[in-house]
Amino acid sequence: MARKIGSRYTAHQILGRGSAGTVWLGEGPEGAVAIKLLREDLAADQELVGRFVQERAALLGLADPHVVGVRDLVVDGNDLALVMELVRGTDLRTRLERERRLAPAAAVAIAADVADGLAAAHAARIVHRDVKPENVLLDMQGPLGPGGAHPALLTDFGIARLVDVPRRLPQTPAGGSTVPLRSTKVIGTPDYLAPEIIEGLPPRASVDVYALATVLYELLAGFTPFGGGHPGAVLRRHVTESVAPLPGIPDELWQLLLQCLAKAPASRLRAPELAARLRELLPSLAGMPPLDIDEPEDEQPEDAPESAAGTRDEAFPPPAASGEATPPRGAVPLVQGTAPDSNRDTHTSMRVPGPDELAGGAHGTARAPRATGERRAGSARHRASPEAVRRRRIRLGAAAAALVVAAGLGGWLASGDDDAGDATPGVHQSGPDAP
Ligand SMILES: Nc1ncnc2c1ncn2[C@@H]1O[C@H](COP(=O)(O)OP(=O)(O)OP(=O)(O)O)[C@@H](O)[C@H]1O
Repeated sequence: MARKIGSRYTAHQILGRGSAGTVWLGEGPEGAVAIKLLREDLAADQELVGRFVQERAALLGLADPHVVGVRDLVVDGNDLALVMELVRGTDLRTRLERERRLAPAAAVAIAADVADGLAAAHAARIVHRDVKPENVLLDMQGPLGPGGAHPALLTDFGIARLVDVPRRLPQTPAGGSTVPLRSTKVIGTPDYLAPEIIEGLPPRASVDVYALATVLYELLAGFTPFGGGHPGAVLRRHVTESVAPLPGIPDELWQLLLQCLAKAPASRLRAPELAARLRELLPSLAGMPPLDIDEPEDEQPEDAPESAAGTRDEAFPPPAASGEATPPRGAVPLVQGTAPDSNRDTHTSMRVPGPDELAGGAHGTARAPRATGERRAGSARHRASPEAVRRRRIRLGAAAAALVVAAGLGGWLASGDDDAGDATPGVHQSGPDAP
């Protein structure tokens, strides 16, 4: 059933649902578009509407072949909508679920495209903050690239920021210089969160590079480097553990991944350099099959961190809702009449764990993947079936997933306050306010 969105657009059918709203296939004066209609409760939030309007110029101005362009922002009665370029194809999560692991050339080509998109955003002083396979769309109408990869476009710019509740934190002690800020809530999707966000620092461009490197690892391995188990355990691993090597991965690619997954933001490459280095690797990866590795063992519930009192700590609440009933994530189909992806709740809020909580886990290497058939001696853990892994991913990705977008928002006052360690000085999440 068609419905009008503002005076210029008509929404025809649902393409899918995310945590912030529903995406519709629609039409406007310039042809077919995708319209993201934000949830009613968000649309009723006057502050959020204000931020929408404020961010308008930044969102509309971000033009790059690897960024899903925002064409318009509509504020009309109860409707709050982002009108976007329509990408005819699928999202990267759907492709990954179908193939489990991508050939290195395809994975690297997709990551290079996303790095290009990030480079454009960072140049415009916008940090994405929620880079993950769900937010990468594959344009099936674009030319086939290396490894059979269609062009990749990064979407959902600004959504995390808009839906978030930025707070201007007290800036300076009496007569002193700016205090380093710690946020009190963590936002994002646990598997892709950079350690500095978990530690409460404002998100800089380098968090996107870390998230993209996590996505690339996942495309190659079929699982993320620090995922698995309770969301709190995932957060802790980001901060305390090193990445387990992937058997069979070409060394240069591994070194690149390691550099971008560095705990120290300053050690990571910037997005333009990452894009260039990935593209340089492409010829050497041509024809290489997907890596032949097993999933790591599933995590046990005891991975959930415990407080000093020995009870599950409130910093790590259980996922808001079970993902078991969540249907598979939808594609962005060329086809019509798609059912909504899910009725996922919006971002789950977690408070930033304290240093003791983060240090609670053993320092070590994340669950080591093994070459196929290789047994792990003495392991008491059972191996997860692919189905269990899939369900675990959905649980984490969907329910606990978008851990919140509540704070980190020291970034709003980041102007002139970039930490020296930032890979892209001057970049912060508040596009339009940026100096
Ligand atoms: N510009 C677009 N063109 C075509 N399909 C799109 C476009 N943007 C989003 N979609 C599709 O709409 C569905 C919902 O997208 P949405 O961005 O709302 O959620 P998400 O990114 O999957 O999840 P979340 O917002 O919770 O992170 C997805 O299947 C996505 O592939």
